[in-house]
Amino acid sequence: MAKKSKSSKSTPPKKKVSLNLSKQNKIILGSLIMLFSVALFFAFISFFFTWQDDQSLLSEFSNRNQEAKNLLNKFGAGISHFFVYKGFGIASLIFTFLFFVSGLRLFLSLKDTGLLRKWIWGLVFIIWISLTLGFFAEKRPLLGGLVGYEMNDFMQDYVGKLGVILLLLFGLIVIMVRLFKLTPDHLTAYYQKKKSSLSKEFEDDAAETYSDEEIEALIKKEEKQKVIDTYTHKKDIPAMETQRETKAEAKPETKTIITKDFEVTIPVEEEVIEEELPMQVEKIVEEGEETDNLASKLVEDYGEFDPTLELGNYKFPTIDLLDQHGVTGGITINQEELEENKNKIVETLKNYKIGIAQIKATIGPTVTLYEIVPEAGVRISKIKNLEDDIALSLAALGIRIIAPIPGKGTIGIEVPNKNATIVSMRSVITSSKFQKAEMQLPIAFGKTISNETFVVDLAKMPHLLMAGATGQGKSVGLNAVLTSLLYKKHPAEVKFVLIDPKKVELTLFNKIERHFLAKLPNSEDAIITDNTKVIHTLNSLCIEMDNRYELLKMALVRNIKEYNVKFKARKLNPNDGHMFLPYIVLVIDEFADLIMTAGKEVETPIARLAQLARAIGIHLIIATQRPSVNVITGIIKANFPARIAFRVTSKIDSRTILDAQGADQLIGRGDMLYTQGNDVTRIQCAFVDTPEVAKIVEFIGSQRAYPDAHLLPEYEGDESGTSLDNNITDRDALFRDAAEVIVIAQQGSASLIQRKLKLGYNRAGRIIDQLEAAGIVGPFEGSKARQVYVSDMAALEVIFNNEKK
Ligand SMILES: Nc1ncnc2c1ncn2[C@@H]1O[C@H](COP(=O)(O)OP(=O)(O)OP(=O)(O)O)[C@@H](O)[C@H]1O
Repeated sequence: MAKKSKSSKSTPPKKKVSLNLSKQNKIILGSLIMLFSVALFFAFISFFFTWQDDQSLLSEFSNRNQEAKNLLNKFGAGISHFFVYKGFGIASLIFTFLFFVSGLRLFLSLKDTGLLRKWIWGLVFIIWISLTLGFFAEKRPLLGGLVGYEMNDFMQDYVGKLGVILLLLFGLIVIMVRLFKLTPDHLTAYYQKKKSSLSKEFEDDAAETYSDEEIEALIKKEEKQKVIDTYTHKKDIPAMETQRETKAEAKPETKTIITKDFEVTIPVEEEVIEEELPMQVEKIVEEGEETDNLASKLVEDYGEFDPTLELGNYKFPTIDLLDQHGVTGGITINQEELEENKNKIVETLKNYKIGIAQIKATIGPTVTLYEIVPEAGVRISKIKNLEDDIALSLAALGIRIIAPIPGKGTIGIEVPNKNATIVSMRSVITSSKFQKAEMQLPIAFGKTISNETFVVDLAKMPHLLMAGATGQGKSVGLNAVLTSLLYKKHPAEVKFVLIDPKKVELTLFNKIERHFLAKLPNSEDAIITDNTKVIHTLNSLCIEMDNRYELLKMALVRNIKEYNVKFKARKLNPNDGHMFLPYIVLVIDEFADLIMTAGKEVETPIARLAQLARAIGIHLIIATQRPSVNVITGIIKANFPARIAFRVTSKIDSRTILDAQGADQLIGRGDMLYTQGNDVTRIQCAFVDTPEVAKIVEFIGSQRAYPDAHLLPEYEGDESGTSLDNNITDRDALFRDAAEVIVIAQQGSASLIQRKLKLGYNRAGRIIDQLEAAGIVGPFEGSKARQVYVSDMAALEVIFNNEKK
């Protein structure tokens, strides 16, 4: 038995045919089918007595004056005539059973009752009975029905009477073996059991000839037999099965006794019961897998949780809101220009004694890539060293030399086209690559040099750094990102936190505040423009991140995707604080501005978010005009592997943002380089104009919205603006000594501590901050020394003693 359960576990669960009915509908349909089966039953029974009287009425079904004798009147007569007379005869009664069982299954929402098997065997049985009765009771057509009669007739024409008898016998064997599991093994086992119980009776009679141990063993055996008997009588199946299992393990030789067929045949010996030792068997309490059962039941009753249901009628923005920007037929190839550029490249390289074996051009929207295979023997390092000279000789702005193209072994020279083609947002949104993208946060940036739509998943980046000199296409790039997400995501799935210190770039998105934006509670505008609010929002996002991690921990999942899948499957209880988690995309325009004014206060939470937020669905997009090292600090850079560079003004800037040069060679107007690790891809950013964005947000904004923007957790900021923390455990080891030095000298200066305690400036500065937090010295007062609030050592002692408590 144990074996059986094991094997059933290993097979994958069968796919159920589900009608997807709600519980109420199942009850209604189930009861209808059950009642129908009852009606059929009575109609069939009464048909056997009234069929002759009612037969003439069958042709006058619509005549209301005629009345049938069947219990269910004309309906009963008609349907019985169909099933019994024209169908399978008396065997049709099995249909009533099958209908009833089907109805009951629906009514009770039972699963895995083997209904299909019942129907198949039911039909086999019906046909067999109908055939048998048709053969043996030829004179009584009602018993076998027309089907039985006709099929017999047909079969006899081919195999004769004996043949039909043999076929019926074969049918009987099939039914016995497959349906009732009656095999010769079972018959032999049954025979042996009978024999052993008979011989046992004989042995009982001759008990005096046994030794003491044998008698004891026999008594034990009898007791066990009694237990089985008792259980068989009580019909306590689960307990019996457990007992059977232990018995089987302890005494394998008695295994045959406990096979299924013998459960009911074990004889009850009255005289043994008198000596029976009463044994109480604890009822086995089955432990239910509550969450799973409950979840599947919930899903069965209500379907999977649908986060979009609250705005069920939300319409995604339509394609016609986007403009073609004059481009309809893709890129036009200018043969002359191609030829001219090719000649120039060949000439230039020849000047440096570099022969070309092969040259190939790939025309992109803004630049054409000439791929060169140098002649054998030319060292690539030579070409690499000549990069600047070649660019100069070609005398065109925006030339980039890639030597070699990673993974190809060729050298690439990108030359700008004379007439750049605008890549419209419309063309990338309608591309099948974007439309079919199965990504969590798909973004269509534009087109690559080979004119392929470039689509990436923001969730995989997981954060993006964008830089570029003013007027090179950063704002358009940000709009392309936001537009991509608006075209792909429902308001329930993604929320934006928009930070716009310039106050003009992102204001348009105010219109979709209640659909797509997230904000701090009690704040008026969802788009954040002032620095204090930025700091509060970033810290609030850190709290949101911690909260989300807590939820993930409770749900035993590793990331937001798994969490939401589990939540949709109703395996997480909203009463425990679980909820569907939308992705949060934080967009910061003009990051340089922010870091210059707020420094560490924004850098710390941003670094924290960037390091930890990927798993919980918070993604950062930071744009800056000034990609200098004091803006894009090491810590920020380390956490933003995905970077975009629009045209920058210097090679240093290019290195700061990409760790490679090239961004200074771009031609502007959305020409950009994208890197996510090693490879650098040149892309023409899709162009989406402000009026288009206005139309999209208008389209979304005019639809029914949530009552408010998505609210972020409250952040109780430190109003003084400093982050002084009077945490005793975090204090410097020399804190006390420093306090004494300061109190004795009555002079609050870091340099005094430095001198007296022989410390470095940084450590002394930290101690001074800690003394301020402890209320021993006053705040920083520029060139003057800080005020000392503690007058003497006794007062200082009191402070320390109080702190200890
Ligand atoms: N992908 C593009 N395709 C075609 N033209 C573009 C593209 N991106 C930008 N431009 C052109 O460049 C102009 C400036 O772009 P954008 O406003 O995005 O620059 P920016 O980098 O945000 O500048 P700033 O930093 O001053 O805000 C646009 O008005 C547009 O004419």
